[in-house]
Amino acid sequence: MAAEERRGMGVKRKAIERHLWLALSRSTSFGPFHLLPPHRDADPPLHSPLNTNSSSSSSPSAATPPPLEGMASGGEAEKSPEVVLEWPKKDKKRLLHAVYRVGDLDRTIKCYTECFGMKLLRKRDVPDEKYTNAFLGFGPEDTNFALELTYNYGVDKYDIGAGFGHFAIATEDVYKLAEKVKSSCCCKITREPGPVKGGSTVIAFAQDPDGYMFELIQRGPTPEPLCQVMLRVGDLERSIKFYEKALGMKLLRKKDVPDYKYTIAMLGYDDEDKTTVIELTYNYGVTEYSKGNAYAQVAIGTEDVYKSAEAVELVSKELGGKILRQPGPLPGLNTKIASFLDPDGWKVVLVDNSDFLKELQVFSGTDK
Ligand SMILES: C[C@@H](O)C(=O)SC[C@H](NC(=O)CC[C@H](N)C(=O)O)C(=O)NCC(=O)O
Ligand SMILES: [Zn+2]
Repeated sequence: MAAEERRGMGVKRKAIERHLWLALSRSTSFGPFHLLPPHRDADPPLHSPLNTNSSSSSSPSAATPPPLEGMASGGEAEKSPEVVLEWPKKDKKRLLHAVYRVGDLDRTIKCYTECFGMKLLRKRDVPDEKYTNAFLGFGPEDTNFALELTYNYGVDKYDIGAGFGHFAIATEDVYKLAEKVKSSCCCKITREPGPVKGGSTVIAFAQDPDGYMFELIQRGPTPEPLCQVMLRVGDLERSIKFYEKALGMKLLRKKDVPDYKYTIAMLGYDDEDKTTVIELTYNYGVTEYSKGNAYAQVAIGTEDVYKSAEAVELVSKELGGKILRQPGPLPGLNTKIASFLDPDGWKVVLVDNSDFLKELQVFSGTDK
């Protein structure tokens, strides 16, 4: 292909990408788009009354989405709860990424790449909406979990709140990684390497420039070093039941540590040493936590957002939580998503697996 033609193709692709990013960030009729920080979630400054980490339900203003597949829409037989709850057990879900806000994107990118060895996977500026995204992780997004950072122009700090716990990085030598962090990067070691209190696993803690905590965990080789998202919850049994029934997660491990008055549960879609898990922490007697406006949500891939949203809706009636954004295609991109709050108010965005992979093709190789 002649150079002229190649240039033309490049220009065309850039124009398509720009259109898609703008379409996504402009649509105000739906909740957060999982790849783009919901510009409504890419919040104005902390003090702004517009700071809407709202849980108000929002449905697409575009054509009314089809009734949830199998849901009664006048005259159709209601699906039995058994049928609805069969779906999460059959679905092929995957933890895709966690979305959160930072005060200086390049500082965090430098930190995560130099300290932890992450790769910058994608970066994209959306000047019309005054924010920039960057995706980092240890492998490509079609197989590995990613951290989706959001920088809102002019906002240099956020409130992380008390509910967000940590991300975790598995490493074969915590001592060595901690030394590297101390000597060569802008994170700081807040807990020296050593056996975890009440256990034997060697851990350390590092804190990034925005205050996010990274647990460094000693483990053997793993295909997914970015191994945990830890969130604090007010009722561990309720949460375990919710994540099992509504999202088909497996309870991989549960550990009570009475000497330190806490219990943790690891939930996910594969073994702990192979994939990213959600670590839920219950501190005895603590039923609620502030959530701040820094951490936004986790995105989970699914084979069918309609069926998955049905299951979430049903389980939420029993255990709490609520649908924020009914399932349906995003205007302009046709990626099917849904979003909801879990019983503790932690936000989750469900994303159609095949749509997500198509998007990665469109956005792959964007500016880094
Ligand atoms: C299993 C591993 O991934 C952990 O995260 S356990 C680490 C341990 N967790 C807690 O103490 C949870 C309760 C705590 N009050 C909280 O809310 O975070 C931990 O942080 N240990 C500290 C240590 O120095 O060992
Ligand atoms: Zn942990």
